[in-house]
Amino acid sequence: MWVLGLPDDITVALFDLDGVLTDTASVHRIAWTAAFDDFLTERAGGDIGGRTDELRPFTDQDYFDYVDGRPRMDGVRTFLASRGLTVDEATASAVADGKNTAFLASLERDGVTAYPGSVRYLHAARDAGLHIAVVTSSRNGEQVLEAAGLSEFVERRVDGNTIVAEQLAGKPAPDSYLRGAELMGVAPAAAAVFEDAISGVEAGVAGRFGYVVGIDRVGGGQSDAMTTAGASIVVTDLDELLAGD
Ligand SMILES: O=P(O)(O)OC[C@H]1O[C@@H](O)[C@H](O)[C@@H](O)[C@@H]1O
Repeated sequence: MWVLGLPDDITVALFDLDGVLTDTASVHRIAWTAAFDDFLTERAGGDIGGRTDELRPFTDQDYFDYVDGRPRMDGVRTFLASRGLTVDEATASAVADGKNTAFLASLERDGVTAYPGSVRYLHAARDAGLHIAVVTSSRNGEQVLEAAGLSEFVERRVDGNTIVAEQLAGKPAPDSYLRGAELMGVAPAAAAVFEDAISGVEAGVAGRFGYVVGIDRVGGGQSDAMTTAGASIVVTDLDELLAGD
């Protein structure tokens, strides 16, 4: 028997936040694009026309491949390493700070919207007795949950601050999800992971979670990439999981 599109031995749902419950994945992507493009342009001496290949502008694909789902500083390091660029710690931190300033300005200006299908799924999950936690790499997780009006659903939260404080390895390592399962008092096999980032699907698979739901919000090759990464199922909205109930 399956409940809410999940095998019925699943008792805990571990949701990623940005792009799974709230429409903030694109807000992160746009803030990262501004911060990295500022860095790349400065590194090119302000000469946009004549810049060398490793200083070409940051693309959406760069975001999906090297930044999406990872803790802030891991995103900086992984992207710069992909271009073969080395920087000192102060420069890396300045890029990360620039991104966070742009992200917070956008939150302040536009607010946060929860996906209606995700809100329906949270209600259905709670009604069905499933226990709910959020596992996000973002240090702004609490603020985003509050702004979206979703805090009431969340029994435990592992976020970017937890990752720093407890020195957990970030996604694609499974550690943040394993910590979430531990806080909820279950083995990974009894928990489902819900992710929109390839790094997050990889984390769910690496942690041997009972079910890994990929949510493809971007199209293109994302769904295939999630399947290749080992997602149990890929949907475009959590609503689809309610269809059979
Ligand atoms: O910079 P923050 O808010 O701590 O977020 C870290 C990361 O959090 C993840 O949830 C996002 O997918 C990433 O894009 C983001 O970079």
